[in-house]
Amino acid sequence: MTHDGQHAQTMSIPQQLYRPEQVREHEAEAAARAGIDMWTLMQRAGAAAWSVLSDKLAPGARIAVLCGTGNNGGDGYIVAALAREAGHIVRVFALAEPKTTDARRAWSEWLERGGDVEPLADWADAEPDWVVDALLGTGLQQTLRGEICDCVESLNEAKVPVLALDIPTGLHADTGQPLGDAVRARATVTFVGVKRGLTTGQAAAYCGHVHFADLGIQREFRLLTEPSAWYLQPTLLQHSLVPRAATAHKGDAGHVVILGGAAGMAGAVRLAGTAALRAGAGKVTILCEPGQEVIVGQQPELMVRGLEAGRDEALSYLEHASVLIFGPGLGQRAWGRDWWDWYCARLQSSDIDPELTTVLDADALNALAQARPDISGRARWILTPHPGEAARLLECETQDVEKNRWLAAQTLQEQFGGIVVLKGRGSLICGQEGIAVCDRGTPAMATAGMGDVLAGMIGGLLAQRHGMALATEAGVRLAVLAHALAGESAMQEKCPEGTRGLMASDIFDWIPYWMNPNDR
Ligand SMILES: NC(=O)C1=CN([C@@H]2O[C@H](COP(=O)(O)OP(=O)(O)OC[C@H]3O[C@@H](n4cnc5c(N)ncnc54)[C@H](O)[C@@H]3O)[C@@H](O)[C@H]2O)[C@H](O)CC1
Ligand SMILES: [K+]
Repeated sequence: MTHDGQHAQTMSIPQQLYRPEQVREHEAEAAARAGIDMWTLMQRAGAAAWSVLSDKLAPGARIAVLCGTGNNGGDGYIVAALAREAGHIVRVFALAEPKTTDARRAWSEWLERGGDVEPLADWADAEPDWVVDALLGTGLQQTLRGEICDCVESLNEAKVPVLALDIPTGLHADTGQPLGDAVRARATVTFVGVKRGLTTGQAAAYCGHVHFADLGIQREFRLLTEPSAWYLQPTLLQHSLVPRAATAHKGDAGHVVILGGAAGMAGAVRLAGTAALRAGAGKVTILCEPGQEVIVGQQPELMVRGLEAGRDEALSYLEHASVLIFGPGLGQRAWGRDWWDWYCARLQSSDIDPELTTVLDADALNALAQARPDISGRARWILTPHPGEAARLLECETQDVEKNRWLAAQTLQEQFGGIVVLKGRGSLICGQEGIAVCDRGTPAMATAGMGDVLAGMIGGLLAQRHGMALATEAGVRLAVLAHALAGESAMQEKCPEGTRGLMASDIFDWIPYWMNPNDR
């Protein structure tokens, strides 16, 4: 078996993400343009997977390769052959004989070299140190059933480390949702183009570490099809967040006004306000319910004014605002609802500048879901729903949102305009520039106030965007990424492998760290 070393290398996930159909549709043409046939491509896929697996194995390790009947199974036979050549104890377990030409070739080469193929159900007999999941790749068509489903279940129960080829079997490669059940892999090596389902939804629970192998046809592939989403990498912060000019003054860094903080929820505006300052905003003013000023004012850098709902005095603050954040701790009582009605009316009459960049968060989103006003200024909106809020906006159930987060984000953007940040693991940012995904962050960030901090960071960064020559959408992407990384860093500091006990305010100290990527 030829070992095409040069093209067996894996690399970090590139910015370009694709729908699985795009890869299926264009990989043959890309390979042809690169002057190689599909058999060579399959050999490269097997070799790339082997290079990932071989790094994980002790000498003489036992490996079970589980093969389906399609080309994913073909990749598996190639990995099996390479592993055996390297001196490991390899057993192959297959659903049935392969059906495609290339997979049959890989299968017969494995048999010719004295390899055996055993029934899939017997895989555990191998007592493997590692399992290679070559059951289904992009050919997955429906919910797992029957023998494959049983196998996936037993594999997950056994808790043996798995390397998934292309996609963990059962995971929908576009939505990142398991179809019935899916393999919980320790690592996944994906081929030709990174399928966007590996970055959002439930992907983090199934894929493990994702490796990418372009199989040497990346250039040709990229010329054939446009990416369906953009993967946000930390290096983006370095490229975009250039240091402030030595002559900078406070006025260059913008003024964030935050409207929210009803009785009992003043902490939300304080968190958002502090986050905006930590993100570099020049000034932050909080407009909260009268009586809550003391709580907010304990953060002395915040300016604070208690205002009864609907007071036009708020307009004088908005006139000088670079960004409005509307919603944190707004509540659903009369005070918050009346402010919402006031906001809609003043926007309609243009007393509020329709060009004012406005982050709508928390209860402002719930008010929007209920009222559905027809407002023209919405192009400047940045909506930051979590899946529950997104469901209310879309008038569906939370699980419908999670079923296809790409579609949910896109539909919200089409219905409400502006930029939508759909929060949750694999946060999506959807605007005129397409959809970007941030798969950083930690489950420890699923805690009270973390959304307020994000809203504050978005507002704080956008307040400075002119000085930084940043487009709004780019600014939102950066804020989402910096927020996730700050959460990771804060948890890392407390307990490196920990997933619980983080508080939203713990990440404040890490916001400047990630907002100044070029100054350390
Ligand atoms: N030479 C190449 O084409 C390369 C392919 N690569 C790998 O191939 C897969 C895609 O292969 P394909 O044959 O199209 O599909 P699968 O192997 O994923 O599966 C098809 C097979 O499975 C059956 N099937 C579908 N859904 C189910 C289900 N729910 N339960 C049971 N069986 C199901 C279907 O009927 C077919 O028989 C790709 O992911 C790569 O891993 C490499 O990229 C290299 C070049
Ligand atoms: K697979």
